[in-house]
Amino acid sequence: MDLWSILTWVVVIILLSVTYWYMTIPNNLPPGTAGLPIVGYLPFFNLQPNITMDKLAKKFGNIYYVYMGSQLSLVLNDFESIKQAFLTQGDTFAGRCHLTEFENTNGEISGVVMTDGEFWKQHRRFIIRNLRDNGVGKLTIEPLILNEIQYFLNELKKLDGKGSFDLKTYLATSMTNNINILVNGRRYNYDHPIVADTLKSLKDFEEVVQVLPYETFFPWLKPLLLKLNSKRLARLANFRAMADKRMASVIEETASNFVAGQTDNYVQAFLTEKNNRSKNNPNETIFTDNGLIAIALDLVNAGTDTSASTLVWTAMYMAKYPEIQRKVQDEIDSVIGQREPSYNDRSNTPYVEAIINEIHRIVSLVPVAVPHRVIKDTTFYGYNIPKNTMVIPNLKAVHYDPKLWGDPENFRPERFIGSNGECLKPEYLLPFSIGKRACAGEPLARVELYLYFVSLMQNFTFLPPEGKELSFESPPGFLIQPKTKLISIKTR
Ligand code: HEM
Repeated sequence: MDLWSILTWVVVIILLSVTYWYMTIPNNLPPGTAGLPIVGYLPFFNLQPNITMDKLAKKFGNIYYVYMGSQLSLVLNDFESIKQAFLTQGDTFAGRCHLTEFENTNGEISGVVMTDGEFWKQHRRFIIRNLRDNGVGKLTIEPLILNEIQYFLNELKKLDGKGSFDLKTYLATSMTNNINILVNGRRYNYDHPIVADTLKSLKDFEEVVQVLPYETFFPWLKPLLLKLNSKRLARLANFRAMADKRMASVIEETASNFVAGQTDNYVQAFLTEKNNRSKNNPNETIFTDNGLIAIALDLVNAGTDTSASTLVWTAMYMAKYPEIQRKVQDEIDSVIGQREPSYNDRSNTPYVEAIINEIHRIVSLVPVAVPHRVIKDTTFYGYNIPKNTMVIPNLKAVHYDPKLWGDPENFRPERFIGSNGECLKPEYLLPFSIGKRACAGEPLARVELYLYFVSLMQNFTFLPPEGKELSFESPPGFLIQPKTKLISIKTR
């Protein structure tokens, strides 16, 4: 074949694939873009996808489609469309996509965060019931968290006058203990290998996880990249292997002291449920040993960095706005004084609540939540949305919508204070998302944020790191985490 024939064939193949690409776009989608054949719009996405999503919303409106590789995706960029999808059409929009970043070492997706269908439904219900039974959302969890806070405060007190330090490590250590208390009924000393190992693996994950990695949309890439020694994928695989091993040993320890019928912590309750089900059905597939490892890990992974980073941001904003810090300390001094705080105090401390709300809004810690999936063909605002469309809610766009907030760029807790001095709870503040897939740990996170923030403000004043400017930059990732976590404290 001569050169001209080869070139002609190449042009024909390109034209055919472009035609095929555009012909396979379903009819009656909302406005949007298919991007380029095969790769879709993926190459044009910023590593912080919400930035690109905002730009596309300016062109296509608040509901639009975009292709990630050949994966059709629906982006929801305002409160009304997210509410319609996740509340009004909640069941249809409650699926999850297969994200390779969350595969276990066998290439499977398990646990509760990334699964859907009957397995997810039963486990989500079980987790929420178990957290409630163990006192989350009620006051019975409070003494356990307050006890953990004492250990945490004692560590921080040693740092006064010693220059700036990484607050996140201390907070993550303490938060992971709160989850340990719920999952396996015990806290660990801060130098215990389980704690060090958990923090190391979470740090590894934070450094390498991507929201829209190419391997998710081109699964054949993953084995290829692993063969080519991709450091990122190797670290991800290592994170998962270490985490599975650690959790298996924690569960084994808890199970070795387990007496049939116990339900004092999550592992015990799970084993009791599993035994009861196995008696009735020897082929039980929902409550399994591997399921327990994956779900317990999900709780540790979802419940550690989220609450810890929210509190690091809070400390940084307090250091940046000393007059706001002074005002909240005054409120705490006059309402609670030096006694231990209680979650019941919150109705008398509206400014504490307003600051926590404003941190949720301005930080938007999980900017695009976790992608959802449409589980059956549906219509949405008159458009046809096919089964298996990925759905990405841009929660950060809601938190920065000037129509809802007026001056979203400003840190202004007062926006949450009502005319009678009470703390407002607008329905469009969505840090935990909404609907069937909303954060299962929200009640725990709310108690933690309140008790830790009040305890910190009773004991310390936050200051910028010595000799340095506070930086509010954050590296790309699932969570918006501060790039530089250094901060100074002064004991009050
Ligand atoms: C400030 C703290 C937290 C924030 C901002 C947060 C936020 C979120 C968000 C946005 C989602 C995704 C919702 C969606 O897909 O629509 C989520 C899911 C989840 N979170 Fe949290 N979270 C926090 C703390 C926690 C804690 C402490 C736990 C653990 C006990 C937890 C457990 C979970 C679980 C299990 C899911 C998956 C729910 C499902 O897919 O059904 N989170 N969280």
